[in-house]
Amino acid sequence: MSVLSAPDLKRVPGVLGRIVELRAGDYVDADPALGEARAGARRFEGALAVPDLSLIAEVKRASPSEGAIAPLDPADAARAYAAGGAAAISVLTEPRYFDGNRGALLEVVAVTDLPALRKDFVVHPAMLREAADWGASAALLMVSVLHEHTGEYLGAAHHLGLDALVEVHDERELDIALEAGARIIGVNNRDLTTLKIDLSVSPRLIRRAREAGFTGVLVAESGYRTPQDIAAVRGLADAVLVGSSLAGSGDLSRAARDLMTP
Ligand SMILES: O=C(O)c1ccccc1NCC(=O)[C@H](O)[C@H](O)COP(=O)(O)O
Repeated sequence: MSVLSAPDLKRVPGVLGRIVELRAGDYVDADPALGEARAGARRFEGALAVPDLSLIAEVKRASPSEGAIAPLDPADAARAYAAGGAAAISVLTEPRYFDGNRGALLEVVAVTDLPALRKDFVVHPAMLREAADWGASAALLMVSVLHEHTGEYLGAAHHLGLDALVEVHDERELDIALEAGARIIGVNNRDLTTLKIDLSVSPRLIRRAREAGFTGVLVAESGYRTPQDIAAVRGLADAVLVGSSLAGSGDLSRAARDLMTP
């Protein structure tokens, strides 16, 4: 594959803009080469493409919205989420705002067979190479960060054998994800420039994606705290991605099970 273009991070406003600027600094000297193509097992996609609504449970110790959430041990959290019925585990690896790191992802991959998503702010191809090297099944790609380069980064993820959760928050971003050929689209209810949550965003954009003929996997993300919240996307989404409410619950296994029980 040819060298990927760098996204223009000056276009990213608010909190998200600050996060990605710092993340780009972390990788300024990193090698952009992806290396040889790797076989894709499509384990993350396969775990979500099932008739029931699946749970992607997130190992999230802190966030810009909430500050410190809980001092989770990643391995214990992953085991608890698996026992609670999660189909996949999302692991934050961003260090400054989310208290994540490489070790968290490695621990999760070591203790569970569930596919793991590297949840970070991908701004450099080396971050995808790392995700594959560390055993992730998938990586997050944010249209709000990558804009028109989303398709290139999606191709890079697939080249490395990774699935990609292509995240959108509005109609314009959804159109970019569809045009890029995303197989898994996540609709984030959280506006990452203001941190405001609006649970009507996922149902609206998921309906729009289906109306546009999208046949892949659709994930509703962020702000889910109760089974009533989840009810709004049953029959629409293939999966929900939940972090803060589970991570801060004190009993991750039970919280996961209770949240997903209609
Ligand atoms: O969670 C935040 O405050 C946040 C701020 C800025 C950029 C990203 C952020 N979160 C990333 C996520 O997408 C969530 O971790 C994920 O969807 C789970 O959300 P929640 O269940 O509300 O913790």
